[in-house]
Amino acid sequence: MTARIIDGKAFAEDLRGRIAGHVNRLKTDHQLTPGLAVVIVGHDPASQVYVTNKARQTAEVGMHSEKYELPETTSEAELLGLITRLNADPKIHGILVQLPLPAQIDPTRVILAIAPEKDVDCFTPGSVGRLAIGLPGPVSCTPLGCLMLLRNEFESMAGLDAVVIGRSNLVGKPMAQLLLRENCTVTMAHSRTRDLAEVVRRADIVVAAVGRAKMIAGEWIKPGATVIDVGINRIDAPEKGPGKTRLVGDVDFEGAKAVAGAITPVPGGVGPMTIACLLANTVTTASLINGLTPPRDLTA
Ligand SMILES: NC(=O)C1=CN([C@@H]2O[C@H](COP(=O)(O)OP(=O)(O)OC[C@H]3O[C@@H](n4cnc5c(N)ncnc54)[C@H](OP(=O)(O)O)[C@@H]3O)[C@@H](O)[C@H]2O)C=CC1
Ligand SMILES: Nc1nc(=O)c2c([nH]1)NC[C@@H]1CN(c3ccc(C(=O)N[C@@H](CCC(=O)O)C(=O)O)cc3)C=[N+]21
Ligand SMILES: [Mg+2]
Repeated sequence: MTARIIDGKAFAEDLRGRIAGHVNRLKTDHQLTPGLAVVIVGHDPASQVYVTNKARQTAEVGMHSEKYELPETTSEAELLGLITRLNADPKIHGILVQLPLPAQIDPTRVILAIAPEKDVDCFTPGSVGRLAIGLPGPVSCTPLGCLMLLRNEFESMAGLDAVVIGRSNLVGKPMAQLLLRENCTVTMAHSRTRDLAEVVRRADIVVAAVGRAKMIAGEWIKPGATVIDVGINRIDAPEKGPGKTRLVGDVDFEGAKAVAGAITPVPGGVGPMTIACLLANTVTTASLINGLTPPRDLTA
């Protein structure tokens, strides 16, 4: 068997088309241009990839966007100052602070400083709570993107065994919430999981969000399973020339492709969906801030 490749890039393009339509309507009917501020401190490689791809696509859907690239040595007070300014800025409806942050900055303090109504990453306690109890609002971008791809694969996910590898607040935890809402039987695996191979072997749906290149072996995958690879890892690619690198996921793609039913590639899978969902969340928050009902086709 060879897995069908899930084309996240094409799906995201389609989603961006719909987002552009909503942005246009907000502009013409309500004189409202959704605005997104992206803040990156230092130079985490996965964050760099994110920022580069985001800027272009934000402009493409007709949104206002601002990018703040701060040096690795930025203090917590400086970052909190910027967030306070963005919280008060009426042009900005979404604030994204890229994680990880340098060691001198406490990410919890930073997250709590973000105005909840501008929390497009779904990081603040109120947003996390709403997601957990099923109230409307922004949903974590990457899990939302994965969910959209999965819904496109399955008539229903009810009763399926889903394994999420990784338990970060950014990806793993909200992903598990969304799969639970789809009535999957959800297992969360992490660095202390005893026999990861065994856990993965029983899964009909595998979502890998670890941050370790190719760590999920093809032999672990149950034949016919659907594999969603969130990992973004930059590795050396001497075959492309001296000093060259390339992106790979957390799953051994070639190995898994031989057994899985469907699989997302890296690049071209979850990454583009994350960006499209970030834009969708900004439409959602811009709408809510202005007392408008957010478009239903952009959320979970
Ligand atoms: N494609 C996209 O759009 C996005 C991609 N990413 C990428 O996804 C990956 C994960 O991101 P993020 O969730 O922020 O990462 P974190 O580093 O915050 O979390 C990693 C998780 O993986 C677990 N883990 C680490 N080692 C192992 C192991 N050997 N076996 C099982 N579990 C392990 C950790 O367990 P423990 O909790 O026990 O430490 C932790 O829960 C990264 O590559 C990141 O770049 C992230 C966001 C969006
Ligand atoms: N607060 C916060 N929220 C995040 O959502 C967040 C973050 N911090 N920190 C960093 C990670 C990483 N991340 C990516 C998103 C898209 C691509 C992406 O566009 N990937 C393309 C890459 C294409 C290429 O350049 O080759 C793809 O996979 O096809 C990558 C990585 C979001 N993250
Ligand atoms: Mg991390």
